[in-house]
Amino acid sequence: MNHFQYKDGVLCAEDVSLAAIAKEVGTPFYCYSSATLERHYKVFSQSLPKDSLVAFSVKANGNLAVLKTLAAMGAGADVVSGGELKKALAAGIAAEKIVFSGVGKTKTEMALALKSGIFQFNVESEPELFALNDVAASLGVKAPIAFRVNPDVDALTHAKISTGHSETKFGVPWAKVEEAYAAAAKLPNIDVCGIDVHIGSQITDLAPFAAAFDRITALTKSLRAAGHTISRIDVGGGLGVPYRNDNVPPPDPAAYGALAAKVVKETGAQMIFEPGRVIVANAGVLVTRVIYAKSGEDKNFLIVDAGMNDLIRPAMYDAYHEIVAVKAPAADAPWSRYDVVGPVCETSDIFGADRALPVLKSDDLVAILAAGAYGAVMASAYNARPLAPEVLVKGDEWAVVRPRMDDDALYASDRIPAWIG
Ligand SMILES: Cc1ncc(COP(=O)(O)O)c(C=O)c1O
Ligand SMILES: N[C@@H](CCCC[NH3+])C(=O)O
Repeated sequence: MNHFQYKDGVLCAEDVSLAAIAKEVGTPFYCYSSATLERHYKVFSQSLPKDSLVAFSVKANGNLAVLKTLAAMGAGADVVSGGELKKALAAGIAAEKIVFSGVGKTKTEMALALKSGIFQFNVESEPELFALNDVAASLGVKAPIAFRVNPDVDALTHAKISTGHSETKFGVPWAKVEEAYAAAAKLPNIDVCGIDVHIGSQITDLAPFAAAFDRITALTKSLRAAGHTISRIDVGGGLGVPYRNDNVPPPDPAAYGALAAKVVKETGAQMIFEPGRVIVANAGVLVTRVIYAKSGEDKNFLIVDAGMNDLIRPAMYDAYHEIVAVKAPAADAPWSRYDVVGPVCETSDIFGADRALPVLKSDDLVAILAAGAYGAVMASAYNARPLAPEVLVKGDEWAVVRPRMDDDALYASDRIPAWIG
């Protein structure tokens, strides 16, 4: 069920017109649907083995209202910085449902996480392991850990979001895993609990997951035989979503769940999942207004008021997002083909090339779909453009859940030293 539908000729989020929101908050803005968030969380978590921990990957969407919505459904959190940890806690996610991932945790971040009493650190290298042992010793506690291992599996996704093959910076290299566990077993302030793996993002073919899960199952058995306690298996996130309206079915959560069930059957371990995109991508849109419709020599351009600073996925990963008019076109409306571009001074500031859209003019609204994951969180203030606001809808109610950044905030924190003159 898609909660972004045309009603009375206008695109709505649940029961709220995106045009009505635009009128009040201005453009561009992100809009999320609570019903979609809840539905995706439910479908995903219900397909998993019982007693699994679903740790929503905060990097995909860190808005507190989104986190709180998921927390109310029982979600934990996967965090990659002290900032994300604070956000997860502030949204009411219990520390015992939080896992801390990332290749470069600082000692300050480790101390914060240890004091909070998080569930698990996913450790990515031996130097990190020793640093964590030191911090835990200084606090008189034991740090529960899993090693993130690099299974050298090709995730069959975009190279920039592939993390589980041997050339990437992520995880302990497969050949060094046993050495790492042996080192951990000797440390007094480290409590080895499990294994972690994450092979990449926007994975639409289940075969790479199957390959990685098989490798992890075999590794669990051999580590246990060597005397290590492996009671938890964290398989990260990565499940892809449909970005194109082309009727290609998305990966089936039930089939993914069946792969996980096989791991549990063979190991008896508790499983941890770190989904991001699959929960939030299709729960959000970016609404923007046409500034100018410009005819080039060979092309028509729609220059909109959102830019690559607001949604960087197309520029960064050549990502495809559907773009639709907020006002439903009349049956006899003329159509045209447009490059939909932002105002930022970069050639890559383009949301879609050669898109069929009803003929549009200045002030018309368009929505860029499936923008709920890695959208607002990756926004920047490039070109001195204030961050766009975020809005959450629930039924016929809506609220601004992050206000538009004030123009003055763009330079308020700059300092001009006296010696400049
Ligand atoms: C360690 C880790 N866990 C979870 C995720 C979430 O991934 P996704 O949004 O593809 O589910 C990521 C991002 O790729 C990640 O790096
Ligand atoms: N930011 C990426 C996903 C990266 C996931 C983080 N490991 C995207 O927008 O597709």
